[in-house]
Amino acid sequence: MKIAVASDHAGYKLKEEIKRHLAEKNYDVLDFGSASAELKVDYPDWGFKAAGAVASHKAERGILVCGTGIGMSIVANKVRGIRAALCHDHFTAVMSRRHNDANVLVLGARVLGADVARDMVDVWLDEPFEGGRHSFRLDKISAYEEENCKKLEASSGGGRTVVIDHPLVRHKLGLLRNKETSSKDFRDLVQEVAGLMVYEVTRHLPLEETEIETPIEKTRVFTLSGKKLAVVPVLRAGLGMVEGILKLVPNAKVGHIGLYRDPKTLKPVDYYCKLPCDISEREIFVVDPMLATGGSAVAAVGHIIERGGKKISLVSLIAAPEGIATFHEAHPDVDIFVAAVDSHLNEHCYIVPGLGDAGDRLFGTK
Ligand SMILES: O=P(O)(O)OC[C@H]1O[C@H](OP(=O)(O)OP(=O)(O)O)[C@H](O)[C@@H]1O
Ligand SMILES: O=c1cc[nH]c(=O)[nH]1
Repeated sequence: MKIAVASDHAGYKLKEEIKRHLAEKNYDVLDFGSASAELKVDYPDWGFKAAGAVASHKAERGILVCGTGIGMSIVANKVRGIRAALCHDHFTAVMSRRHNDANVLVLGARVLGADVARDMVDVWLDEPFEGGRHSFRLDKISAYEEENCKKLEASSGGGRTVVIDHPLVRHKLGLLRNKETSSKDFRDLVQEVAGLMVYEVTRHLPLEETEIETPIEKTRVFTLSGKKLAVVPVLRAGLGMVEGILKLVPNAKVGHIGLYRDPKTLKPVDYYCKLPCDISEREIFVVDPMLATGGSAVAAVGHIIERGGKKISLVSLIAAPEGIATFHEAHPDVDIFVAAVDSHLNEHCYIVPGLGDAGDRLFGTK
């Protein structure tokens, strides 16, 4: 049987003791850390890894240790499919298997002596689940968990407005708003803010685990799982954001959509559209610094959907509440990422306080 173990600094010594004990009994142990009693660490960082290994069936059981066991049990029970039992003695360890089919045992290193802990581990690994009426109860827990996970998945299916208000973003946005900022500095700042926003916009990208060798030893590392991306600037001003984004996701393909806002009607006028031919297979970031009435962004995303685009997000620097509402109404499944939501639009439909005309400021055309 494969057993995943993890601890924080407070549980480190007891975890090592348990590892020795398990090795003597020929169990296969996967140690997710931590690696020292001296270096203070955060228990969730280690607990989630070991609990995740059990949930994904890389290990059949898990044993987690922290000072009281409370933190680790809270962590483990957040992981879908985990039934973690914080046990104090022989009796609770036995019952956690018989009645609860616990797949993770949690121990408090400051609560238990090593002898008691070893005995608890032994009985917990040997004791079978009784089944019967206890199965029905566990089924109710699983049903609740599945239903809530589905609701969560459905509610994160798009249509959010995410404001990225990191202090660095806010600082640079302040410089961008200043009318004294030169075109050159404006261009640099737009790239920098766009780059900082990528961190949040790509937070959900899937990773895969591979084995590599450091100069010291073999270890497992994460790499992006090869998801195809496309960045689509809305010309002209969206161009200003592209290089900042490509610095972080250099393999993304770039499409272009040409639109300008007619100064009289304020409606978007199309003049160009060229997208990667496999756009339907790519995750697409439409970039345009300003979301004012929303007309341009609604049209741009509409063109991409017409050409087969499916997973789309809009990335803007500044949005007006009017533009956000219009956009969500037209494209209810598409997320908007912005650095700031401003007060309102003025009589010319410019964002207040905004930063003026982004295209003109980027390219010095006024
Ligand atoms: O939400 P909306 O009311 O449609 O306004 C936003 C649009 O206005 C700006 O472009 P503009 O039309 O000035 O063209 P440009 O980028 O070529 O300067 C901006 O870059 C958006 O594309
Ligand atoms: O405030 C605004 C509105 C539309 N386009 C801009 O560049 N700025």
